Amino acid sequence: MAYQFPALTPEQKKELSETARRIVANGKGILAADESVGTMGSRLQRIKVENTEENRRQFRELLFTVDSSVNQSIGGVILFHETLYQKDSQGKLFRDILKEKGIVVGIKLDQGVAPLAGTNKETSTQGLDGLSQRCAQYKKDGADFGKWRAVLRIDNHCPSQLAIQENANTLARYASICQQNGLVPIVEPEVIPDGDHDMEHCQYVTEKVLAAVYKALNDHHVYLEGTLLKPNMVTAGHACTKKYTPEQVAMATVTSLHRTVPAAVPGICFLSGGMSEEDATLNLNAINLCPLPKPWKLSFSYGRALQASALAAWGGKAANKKATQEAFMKRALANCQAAKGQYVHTGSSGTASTQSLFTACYTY
Ligand SMILES: O=P(O)(O)OC[C@@]1(O)O[C@H](CO)[C@@H](O)[C@@H]1O
Repeated sequence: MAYQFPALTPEQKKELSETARRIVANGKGILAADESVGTMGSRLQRIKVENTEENRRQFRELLFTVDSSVNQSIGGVILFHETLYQKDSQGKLFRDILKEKGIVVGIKLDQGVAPLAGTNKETSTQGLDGLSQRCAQYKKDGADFGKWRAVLRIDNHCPSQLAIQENANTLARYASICQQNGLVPIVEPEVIPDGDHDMEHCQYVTEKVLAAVYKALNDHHVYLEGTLLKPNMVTAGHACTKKYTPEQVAMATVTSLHRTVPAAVPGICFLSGGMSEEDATLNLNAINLCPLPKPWKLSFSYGRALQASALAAWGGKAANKKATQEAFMKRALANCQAAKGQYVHTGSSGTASTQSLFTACYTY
């Protein structure tokens, strides 16, 4: 049995669990700034800015050079390969700027999705080939955690047993390789919100998916204390006509997690999945106020829901630096409060923060 062949040394385990706990300490969460070149292109298109390397760099410079007090709300930032090696206008590497603020640097490790033949447009995530070497290099280059996104959808015959098993196993294999290289794996099995299914249907599917993921992580000898989970919240499909309150979303979400995620996992950092900034914050707050046992930190790893207002304020103009950074700080602080169940909605949100950020078939 594997008992005789421990996967990690006590020192490796210590480092992994300390890093994972640091990222989600005291209401901190993650800024997911790991949009691939293509995904960033759609973001920039919305504000009519050309998708050039320089424009991507400029926007990210604004995010990473905000006041150091951001480290009270943001414990980790996920970068895309290109961004890990980019510098600010003074020639300083972004990753050094983040580390000096005490923020843990993460890296997107998956390489997008490929179709699973014979299914109803389901996918498997690519990137296991050469992953160990890439992890070793990224660790040398300053990353301490990784991210891998699996996509599952709700539809006729979806998710299929094949898609659930394939994605759970791939996530577990990725997580094992990360830990061998000193990176905390963020395990992201996203049930995307496309469809008109109700919240109860999403809860049923989310529980099946998470149960399969934790079985696979155990099969692959993954050290749970040195991982973080990045799931979807349990919500109705985007086209569902029935509306649910944040308290209902919170109860369904925490119930699913309670049934499937071991207490050894230090933190659960939700993705925002196309919710508006404000909805993502209100739901997270309700989750933290939900009267069920919550043995893990319940925090955020938002992409769109942390950057939409900042992108709108920036509009590609250097002169908007102050407004951009203020917009980002505001969302970071709001989500940190929500991660402690202390967010109070003031009613003064700008348009960008209440707009839905949903993108159909957001497979990458
Ligand atoms: O749903 P959100 O919070 O906008 O983004 C979640 C996320 O996993 O999906 C994106 C695409 O892979 C990533 O940039 C990001 O980390």
